[in-house]
Amino acid sequence: MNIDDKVYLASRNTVEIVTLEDLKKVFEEKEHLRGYIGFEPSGLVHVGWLVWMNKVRDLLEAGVDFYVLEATWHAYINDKLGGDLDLIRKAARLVRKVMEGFGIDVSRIKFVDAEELVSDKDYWETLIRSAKNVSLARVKRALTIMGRKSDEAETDFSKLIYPLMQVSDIFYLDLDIVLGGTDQRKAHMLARDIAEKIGRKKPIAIHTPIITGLKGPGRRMDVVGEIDEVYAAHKMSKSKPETAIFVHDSPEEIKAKIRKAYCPPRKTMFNPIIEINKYLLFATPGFKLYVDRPEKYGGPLTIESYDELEKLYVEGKIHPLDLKNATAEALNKLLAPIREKLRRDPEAREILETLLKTKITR
Ligand SMILES: Nc1ncnc2c1ncn2[C@@H]1O[C@H](COP(=O)(O)OP(=O)(O)OP(=O)(O)O)[C@@H](O)[C@H]1O
Ligand SMILES: N[C@@H](Cc1ccc(O)cc1)C(=O)O
Repeated sequence: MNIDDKVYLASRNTVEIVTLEDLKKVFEEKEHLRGYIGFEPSGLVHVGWLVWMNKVRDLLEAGVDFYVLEATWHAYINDKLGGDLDLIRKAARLVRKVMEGFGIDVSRIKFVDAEELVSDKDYWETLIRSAKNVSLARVKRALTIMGRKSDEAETDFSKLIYPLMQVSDIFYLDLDIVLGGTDQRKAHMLARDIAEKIGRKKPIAIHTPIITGLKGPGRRMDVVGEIDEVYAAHKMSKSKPETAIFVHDSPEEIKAKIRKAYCPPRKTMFNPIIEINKYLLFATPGFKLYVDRPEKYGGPLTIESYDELEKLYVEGKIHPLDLKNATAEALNKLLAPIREKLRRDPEAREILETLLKTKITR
């Protein structure tokens, strides 16, 4: 595959690449790049995660050696699943199954867990050297990467270690490319700055879009701050189940959730239904949205591209209810293979049942 094709795959459907020039350069210089994403295995998987999973697929296709970090200790620090590490490990297995069901060749991914990393003394050397080169204020500001506000570390010091662990994960795995949703930006910028100071590889950051929670931004629209902070505040999130469509939800549940969702007429910003179309459905090559509406409301319609959908919606030519019905139908088709995998795979079924019985804490 030529360099332009690799760069195209790595950068399509992203919000930003820091920096695109660096990305081109490393693809030119190296045959095999090392990339990763980390996640806190803390429960169920929602459709927002499929956005980064699509990018993992792209990066594998572009020949990147890809690591997925199951951030078990990070989930423990972040009070996930009541701090039960056994359950946290189980939750990590579920993500692997979902990736498989989503058609990603998991045999080409190296799965590593945080317990493996922290058992090496070199990891701690990296963490302490990183800590030597950052201020407390900067670490506190980075707590948005774990869905927290700066003051939430006041009564639990471990939370201040987390951002530096994420930076150390990056150096320890010797990565060229770090992937995450836009809410992970502060960790990646921290890693880039510290890398220069301690002579480590400066990672290229790829940020994928964030899908807003089903309730919309609500009063959290008031959040002022940098764009990653705004996204972090109102994203679809598994620790707020009422904001999320889970990949295991039944077609009926999905229909009902979408029907109730925030979807203001003519508005596309922070509109989760529009975003599901933009970042997931139309991100699938060849996708077309079929709107099956009665003649008296304009008759059936096939929308060929996201731009076309946006134009029609902003002009008020598609009613939110018609958009919702069409989106539910299309999303159900996209999720069908994952649902099937979770139903047929005995291990996946067992984990899902356990997690569904567990209170998702944070
Ligand atoms: N709503 C979303 N849309 C797109 N990507 C998302 C969304 N939520 C999380 N991600 C991405 O998924 C990865 C894992 O994020 P994270 O574990 O914080 O998810 P979460 O569902 O918000 O979980 P939690 O509620 O436990 O914080 C990150 O790279 C993050 O940017
Ligand atoms: N901070 C990430 C999880 C993560 C943890 C460690 C990492 O190295 C990378 C990502 C999240 O909230 O989803």
